[in-house]
Amino acid sequence: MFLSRNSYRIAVPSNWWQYPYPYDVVALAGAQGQLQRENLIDGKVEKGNTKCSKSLNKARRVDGYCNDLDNPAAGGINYRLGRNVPLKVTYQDYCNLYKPNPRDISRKLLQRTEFIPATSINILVAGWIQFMIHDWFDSGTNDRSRTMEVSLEDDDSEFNETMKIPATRSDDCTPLPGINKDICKRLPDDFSYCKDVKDYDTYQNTVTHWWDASQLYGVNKKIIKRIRTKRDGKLIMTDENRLPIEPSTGLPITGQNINWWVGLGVFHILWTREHNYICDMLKERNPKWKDNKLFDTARLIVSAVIAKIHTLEWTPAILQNKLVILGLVSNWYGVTLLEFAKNNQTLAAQLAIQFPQLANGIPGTVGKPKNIRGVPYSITQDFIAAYRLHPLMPDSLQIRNHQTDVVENDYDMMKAVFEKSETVFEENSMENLFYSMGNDHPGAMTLHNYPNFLRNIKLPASSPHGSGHVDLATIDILRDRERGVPRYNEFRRNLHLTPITSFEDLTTNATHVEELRMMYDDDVEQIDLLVGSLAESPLPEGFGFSDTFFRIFLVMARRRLEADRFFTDDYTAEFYTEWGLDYVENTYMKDILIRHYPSLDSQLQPNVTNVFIPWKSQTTLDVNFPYPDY
Ligand code: HEM
Repeated sequence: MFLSRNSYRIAVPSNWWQYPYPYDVVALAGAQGQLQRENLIDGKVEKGNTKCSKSLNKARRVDGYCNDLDNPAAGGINYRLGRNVPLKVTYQDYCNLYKPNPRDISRKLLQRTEFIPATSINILVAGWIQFMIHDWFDSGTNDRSRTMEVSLEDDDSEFNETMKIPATRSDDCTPLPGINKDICKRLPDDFSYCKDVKDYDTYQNTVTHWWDASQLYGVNKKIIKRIRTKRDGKLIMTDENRLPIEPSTGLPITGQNINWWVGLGVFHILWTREHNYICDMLKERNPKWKDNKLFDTARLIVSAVIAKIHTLEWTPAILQNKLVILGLVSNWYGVTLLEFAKNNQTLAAQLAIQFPQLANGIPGTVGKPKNIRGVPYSITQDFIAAYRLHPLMPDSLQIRNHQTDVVENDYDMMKAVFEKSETVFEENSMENLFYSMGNDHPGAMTLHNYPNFLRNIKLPASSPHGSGHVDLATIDILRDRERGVPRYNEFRRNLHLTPITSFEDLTTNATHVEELRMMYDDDVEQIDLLVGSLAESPLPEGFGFSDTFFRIFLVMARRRLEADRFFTDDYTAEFYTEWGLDYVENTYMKDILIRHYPSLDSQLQPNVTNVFIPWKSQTTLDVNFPYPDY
């Protein structure tokens, strides 16, 4: 049934979650190891000639350069996205770009007919993850000179005859300094053996790849200049402690304001306030520090505490699985073999003998030596695909008074996005917004639950994605195909997962089986990655998204920490100050909420430990938090 001592590196079982303890532990650790060895795939960019040194680069640069001192461009803006699957399977399959028709998929498989809630989490989960992805990646302004055209059925009254979708901007290699464009565009070395490749394309990330809070601070000097007060390191806020609004767009002035809505906005406001609080604390302790030093140090501290909250709070909320949570703790602090062995000394000794790779447990990343695993750091195209979590969005928002629980306002989401969000901020207190989104559920990641407002949305003229009327579900499907992300079964094979051989292997829902079979012409190989992931059932215990998507999280969550010198080699008091390190260690999301909105104290009653789990549902105190009761 199980791995032999020597097969640990060779045959990792795909479904760790179906194994009894302690085999699940070994299988999960083995899966992570295999992904780390085989699935960090470089987009192959030349190094460039920016000069960096540790003494000159004591802070995060606005363009993300000089984090990796040996490879200055890595992870910086416009650095090419890598992959988690071999390059030979990442070509765009032109002939099948529209097969099956993505709008058909949107209408027949994704359309929400009735809201299906994810009851173990709250709406803050949706706002937070969008806040995170705006830090990690952005494929940039679409190229309106090249369009993809999706044909429409006659009875599709929401759109005209065809739906035109601008292509993703192509990889033009700008402006990686010192790089000859011809070199940059060349095909990767191992491309020659991709026999049946029709084309190959690469894409850039137009924001920094690092976990550096660039969504708050921006990625160029122009933005950073607009958001800073230039006094004591602080960021500009209005007298009401909100963000200033850009009159021409009606959108807030912050590092990144695309696809704005109130759930995203509350985090921008909260963290801008927290940045300013950190500046005050640093100034109190270092009265002689000037504006830049205060700003740079506050940014380091903000980035680190956000990374910690994401690792130890957001992810454990959406993946409420004790073993996975222990793994997340291991990503930050490390976990000993004895902890994996549930404090059973005999079992720990046996595991150490049988699986020597686990003998020292799993070391943490933060404050430990940097490790890029031989591959220059970048976010990957597959990572973007795995974060297409739009079904989390509700179609409406009810705002209740945080003290009386009485409904004060009810918004159709269409009336609470882009520039209209500001009206919601004006009509409701931050306390009421946090309280309402802290208790209400987002949508579940499943078929037939894609928010209708996003399936029929008018993007504003300011949108880099192209103004106009679009169906985001159609776009989600088409983008993965356009960018050469393999379809579901091929994706699984390349992540060492058992491929499915029938629709019944994918889901236990008989109606879904029939719908999928019809849509994909009885061919499981055609199933799109997003559709397969939304259909997957049953899921591992506590999972808020598919086990297939989880594989990308498994490899990339640790990667974002261990490849960054500011979380590893330079996570020291010299860079952060002693106060800064203590602050990161001891601050959780709840502390920050109560600091800025003290009247939430009674709603965040003592039992609430994880702010991303519905507050009222936390009726008993989790005394072990942030460790799982494993
Ligand atoms: C009001 C809420 C939201 C709106 C209006 C919105 C809108 C959009 C639009 C217009 C795009 C670009 C489509 C294109 O490729 O042309 C996009 C991309 C994307 N969205 Fe959302 N979105 C929202 C919420 C979310 C949330 C909650 C998530 C969860 C993680 C999310 C994840 C993504 C991802 C991963 C992409 C791909 C980005 C890229 O290609 O670089 N979005 N969204």
